[in-house]
Amino acid sequence: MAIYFYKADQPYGCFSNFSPHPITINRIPWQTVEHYYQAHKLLGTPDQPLMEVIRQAETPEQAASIGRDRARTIRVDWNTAKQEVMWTAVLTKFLTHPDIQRVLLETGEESLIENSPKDYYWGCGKDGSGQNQLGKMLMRVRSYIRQQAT
Ligand SMILES: Nc1c(N[C@@H]2O[C@H](COP(=O)(O)O)[C@@H](O)[C@H]2O)[nH]c(=O)[nH]c1=O
Repeated sequence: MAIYFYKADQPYGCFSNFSPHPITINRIPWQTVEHYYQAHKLLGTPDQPLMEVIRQAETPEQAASIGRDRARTIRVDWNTAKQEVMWTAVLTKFLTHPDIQRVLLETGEESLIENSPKDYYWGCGKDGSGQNQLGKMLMRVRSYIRQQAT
């Protein structure tokens, strides 16, 4: 049975990028994957100083709202860079927190699906036709961690 997740306070909420699991990358701490992901839209742009504002946003919702603000010009390579940014953040999250790493490994070979009604790239979208890139990435993280352990 496929496992659906979306909001951090719902079942399998630890798979959400909004879940309260801090990560440290290049010695810089981030409160959630979402803070890291949204801030990296601005890397190398004139708005780069706003990365720190996003990093310090009180909630992932606030971080996302700054990162999604269309008044900002995000980096031109974002469409290709976002996969690597997300991979670094999500892998670090599950290597850092053994409790949720266990939850991920215990999903076995089940499909993981981000049940976002709005997001047809990271999620499956309202009608299920989306790409589910976050679910696929979590399955790759699951395989990667298993391989590392052997
Ligand atoms: N979990 C979750 C969301 N989903 C997350 O939104 C991010 C995509 O953002 P963007 O590239 O700006 O469209 C990505 O991390 C995806 O997993 N969105 C929400 O508004 N609330 C939520 O609880």
